[in-house]
Amino acid sequence: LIGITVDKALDFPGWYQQILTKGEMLDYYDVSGCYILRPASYAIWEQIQQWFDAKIKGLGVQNAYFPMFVSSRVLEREKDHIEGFAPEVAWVTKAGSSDLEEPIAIRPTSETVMYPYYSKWIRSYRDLPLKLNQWNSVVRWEFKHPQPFLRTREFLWQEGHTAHLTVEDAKQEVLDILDFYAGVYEELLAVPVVKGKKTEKEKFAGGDFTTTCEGYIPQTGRGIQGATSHHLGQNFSKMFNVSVENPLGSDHPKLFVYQNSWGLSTRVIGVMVMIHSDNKGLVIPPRVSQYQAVVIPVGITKKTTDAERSNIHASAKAIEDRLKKAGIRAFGDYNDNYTPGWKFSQYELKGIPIRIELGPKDIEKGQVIVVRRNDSRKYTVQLNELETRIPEILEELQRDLYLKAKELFDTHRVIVEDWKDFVPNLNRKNVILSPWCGVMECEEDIKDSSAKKDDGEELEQDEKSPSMGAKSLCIPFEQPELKQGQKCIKCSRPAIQYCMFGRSY
Ligand SMILES: O=C1CCCN[C@@H]1CCCn1cnc2ccccc2c1=O
Repeated sequence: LIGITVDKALDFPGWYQQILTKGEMLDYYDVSGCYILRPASYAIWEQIQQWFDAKIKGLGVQNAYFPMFVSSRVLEREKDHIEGFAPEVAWVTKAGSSDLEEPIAIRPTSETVMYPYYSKWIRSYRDLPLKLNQWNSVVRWEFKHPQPFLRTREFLWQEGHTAHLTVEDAKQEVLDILDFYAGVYEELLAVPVVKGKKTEKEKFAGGDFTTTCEGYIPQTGRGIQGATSHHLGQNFSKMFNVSVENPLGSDHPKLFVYQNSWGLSTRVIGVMVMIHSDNKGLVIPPRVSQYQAVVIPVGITKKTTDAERSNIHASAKAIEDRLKKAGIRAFGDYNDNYTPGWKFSQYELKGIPIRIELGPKDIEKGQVIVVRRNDSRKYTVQLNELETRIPEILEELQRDLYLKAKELFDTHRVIVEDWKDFVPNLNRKNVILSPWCGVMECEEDIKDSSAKKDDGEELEQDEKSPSMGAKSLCIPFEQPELKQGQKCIKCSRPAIQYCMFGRSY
């Protein structure tokens, strides 16, 4: 395994592919748009699952499992919510050599699978709230260029689907879940996000409103949607007749429940890699890393006697065992066929958060040398402080990764109130907060008008692409002060709010 041969700043897609494969997170598969998640990335997904699962169980959500197959009759129950997505639906049409009576879809999401059963199971208001979640995979046969973790034809996610008696109860949960999503990003993955509401154009059409966590990729200056929590209102409950007898009595009309649905996928791993990793390979935040520390004996040379060598190995092994006992996910590499230098670059490639070096001098002094993966900062740790200092160093690393990413996001999120400054800021890798009228046609105009050069000239033919226009990313919950009589950034209508715009994934 040699190092990364592509520079992150020069060929971002090539770099991204290389660090994932050489870092042993993922491998390519012969079905286009599908990838193999190897242990290093699956372990990150497991950490996310454990954390998020505990949070939603705290809200009374229960996990369940529904079939992955959806009959066309059922899938097309909801015409308008499906229409935009129909091209992405994958269908099973044969079993063996014989055709199926009627084609069966593979779930792209589970609303139409689950809600007929919500209708069957929810009879009285005492059956509410019903809160189910699935940890599963879904298939969306996208034709846009696939990218590992970010856009794949099958992906792992969780999809939560809840039914509530009151709209207040439902809307509160939408925000509670969004906070958990922000927690996955900021506390586990050390990735800062902006929380907000999607515009009417960008929201889930089947729902009432969509809330979202928006991330930022410094290398490309693009926003990226991280996780969404939708309030569905009564749209689906009216369609699937998910209703309860009115608590006020049977002479009152039946009540259609208020629903939410919310999802976070393995895309979050791609966001984390793109933000933290560098030209030496992966950089994995300690809280989610499969291994947090690697112990490497050093100072073993041809002159080292067998007795000294086995003493160094024994001391290193003892340190590894102490760390494991202290709850640190540690391992040691005692393979003398490789030099320490080779091992250092190997574990930098894999993004192991810290390496712990132990040589003859260190044994004499009762210390180890600790080196951080993100910035190679060195620490000398006394052996008798190991169980205290190593967790501290890991937490400090976690925090420094977050602070660096936050600094980059904050310094590349600019307020723009004059259209002439809009495109130049996009081209300086900024996402933009602008006063906006809220009108969909204006949003489309902003997208078309921003796929331009700084001076408003058309882009070169090879630069043109749909993703060069700025989309609305979200209407941030945290709003700058709107000035009296403030005009929309693009049209002459009055601005009603600030909206975050940017090129995106
Ligand atoms: O986001 C979420 C969170 C989890 C539960 N589902 C909602 C909404 C999914 C929207 N969606 C997204 N792609 C699709 C693709 C094909 C068919 C239907 C759909 C579809 O309904």
